[in-house]
Amino acid sequence: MAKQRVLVKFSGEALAGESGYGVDTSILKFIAEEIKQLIDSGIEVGVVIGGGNIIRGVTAAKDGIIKRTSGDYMGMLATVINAVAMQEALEYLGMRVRVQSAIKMEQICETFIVRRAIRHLEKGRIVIFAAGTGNPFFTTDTAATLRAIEIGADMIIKATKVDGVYDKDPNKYSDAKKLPTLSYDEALADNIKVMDDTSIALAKENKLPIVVCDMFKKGNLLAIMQGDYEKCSIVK
Ligand SMILES: Nc1ncnc2c1ncn2[C@@H]1O[C@H](COP(=O)(O)OP(=O)(O)OP(=O)(O)O)[C@@H](O)[C@H]1O
Ligand SMILES: O=c1ccn([C@@H]2O[C@H](COP(=O)(O)O)[C@@H](O)[C@H]2O)c(=O)[nH]1
Repeated sequence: MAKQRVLVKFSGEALAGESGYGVDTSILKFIAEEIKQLIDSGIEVGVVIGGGNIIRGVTAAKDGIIKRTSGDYMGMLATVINAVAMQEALEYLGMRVRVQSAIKMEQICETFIVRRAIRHLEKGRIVIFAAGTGNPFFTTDTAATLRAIEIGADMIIKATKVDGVYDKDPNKYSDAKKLPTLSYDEALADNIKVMDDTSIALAKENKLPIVVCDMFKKGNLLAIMQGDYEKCSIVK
């Protein structure tokens, strides 16, 4: 039987923990333990981490001093910082890891080569895809969807600060209702901003299921891979 392969996208913003900035090692360790459950079950795991705990292009460019493109490259570099930190936490727990960056930085990590990434996955190594797509004006959600499709993942899991997709932003509206299952077209509606439209359109075109779940719920990732979608939302 073919092994399951998944791409998990973790919130960068949530890595900061209570300090609101940088990387909280206890959060890194928690995530590494969740990934270990997948690896120990024989699942092949690709990872993308956002950069929101450090900088986003839109924020960097908000007063016009820093150009948006430069801000976006700063954001992509932030994801490399997070990837290197996560690599350490995974190795600390005994897993084998490779970081592949969409922007060449050969002293720090490998450059993204899809065939090489697949080979790492087949050997049981976790591959962390860093530096987004390598292009400004995109997000790590789009990068994660792109990489998921390229490596032939069975699904993409967006592990974030909310436990699913709601009919409106649950962080803004206390009466928001959770939607356990929705179509790609429903996920593209204006009120649903849990993932950007580019990533959803890409997933739709390639029939890649998207699962949105709470990254801090212990055992969530493995449960999802075992077919339990109780505590999340699925877009398909
Ligand atoms: N309809 C919705 N359902 C669920 N969450 C929504 C919805 N609309 C907006 N959101 C917001 O989407 C957020 C998750 O997406 P976002 O890309 O901001 O997070 P992230 O994964 O932390 O990103 P990054 O990796 O860039 O830090 C939630 O925290 C929530 O406030
Ligand atoms: O393909 C990409 C991916 C990301 N960026 C920039 O990086 C930051 C951080 O990513 P988040 O998805 O917001 O966590 C993003 O805001 C962009 O500025 C990019 O330019 N291209």
